[in-house]
Amino acid sequence: MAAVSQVLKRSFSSSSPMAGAIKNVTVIGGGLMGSGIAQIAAAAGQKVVLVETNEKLLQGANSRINESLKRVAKKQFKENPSAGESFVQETMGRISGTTNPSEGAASADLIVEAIVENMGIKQKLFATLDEAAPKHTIFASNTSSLSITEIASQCQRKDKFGGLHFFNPVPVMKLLEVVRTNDTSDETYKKMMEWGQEVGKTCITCKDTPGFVVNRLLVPQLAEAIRMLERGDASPRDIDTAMKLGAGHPMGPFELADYVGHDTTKFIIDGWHEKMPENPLFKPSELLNKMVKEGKLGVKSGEGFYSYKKK
Ligand SMILES: CCCCCCCC(=O)CC(=O)SCCNC(=O)CCNC(=O)[C@H](O)C(C)(C)COP(=O)(O)OP(=O)(O)OC[C@H]1O[C@@H](n2cnc3c(N)ncnc32)[C@H](O)[C@@H]1OP(=O)(O)O
Ligand SMILES: NC(=O)C1=CN([C@@H]2O[C@H](COP(=O)(O)OP(=O)(O)OC[C@H]3O[C@@H](n4cnc5c(N)ncnc54)[C@H](O)[C@@H]3O)[C@@H](O)[C@H]2O)C=CC1
Repeated sequence: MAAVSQVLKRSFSSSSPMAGAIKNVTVIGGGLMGSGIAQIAAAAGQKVVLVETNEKLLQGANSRINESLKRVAKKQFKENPSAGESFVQETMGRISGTTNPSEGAASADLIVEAIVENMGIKQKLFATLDEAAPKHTIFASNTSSLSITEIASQCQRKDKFGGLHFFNPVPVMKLLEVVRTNDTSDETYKKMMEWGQEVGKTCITCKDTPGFVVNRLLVPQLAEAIRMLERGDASPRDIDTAMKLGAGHPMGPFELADYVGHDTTKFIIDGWHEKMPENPLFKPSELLNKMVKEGKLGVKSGEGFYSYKKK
């Protein structure tokens, strides 16, 4: 990963006008989602600065991106492996890393945040970035479930703030939800839509409502699948088979829940239940709570509804 100072050597003006395409992207958080977002932006020819909390995590993100790019190259350059290698190297060469968010923000046209799903931590981060980033920089959150308006509340630039909600795995999933708050300007919205298309996604427009479109439908479906299991209606395997073969889903609800992580799903259900206690769709599940308490978080912990432990 190139040093961030190399990237910062590019000339930029802290008062650049809004006009002009997004060329410099900063991604905050290099976990599952952030590394994917950094990857597709770099693959689309943009300069990317990735921000993590320490060097080890930056290296981890770097390896994840490298591995994923190799999978993409294997497919896209089937007939020409050396062109595939160049594609991987050139894409990696457009990504630099830093552990300092303010430094990372200094040359950004767009900042996409993909850190832990916690309102206070996201608000604090954006307040810092608001001080450090050029005036023209657009801020976006990849939150799964939180209000974009609330995340933006500590920032001055509410007109340049929106949601860019990607799907896991980012390099494969074709959708991008572009979220407008009541404060997002037409120009910011337009730039977010254009950028989404540039990084190869099909964009839809969403209002700043809980779960936007996909998660508002997906989370209740998962919660109902868990209630079916709790009632003893059918096994996870049979429910998954049913939804794959009967409804054409690539994964059944239990496979998908294991893939996403039960801590994330519990966090979403609990948060929405707190906001909408009268809505039975978001009633917390005892089974989910128990699994999270026992550390059965899905694929990432080696056990969820299924076992992923290496035999
Ligand atoms: C649950 C409710 C709670 C919601 C919580 C919040 C979460 C959110 O906010 C929003 C979300 O992201 S929701 C989750 C959305 N994702 C899904 O629904 C994934 C569903 N699964 C799939 O599409 C495939 O099983 C999948 C693509 C994953 C894997 O496909 P396969 O089973 O066929 O496995 P592979 O053969 O390994 O992969 C298929 C092709 O994709 C390529 N690929 C996979 N992962 C990749 C990666 N990370 N980077 C680059 N390429 C990748 C793989 O190479 C393969 O390509 P082909 O060889 O050409 O087929
Ligand atoms: N996991 C999923 O399927 C999806 C998650 N999301 C959302 O994306 C966001 C990130 O989720 P994941 O990538 O799954 O989480 P993750 O836990 O894999 O990655 C988060 C990363 O952010 C880093 N981080 C935390 N605080 C930071 C800070 N102040 N500065 C820089 N880095 C920081 C952590 O070290 C970690 O590597 C969350 O808001 C989540 O709701 C959105 C779509 C799908």
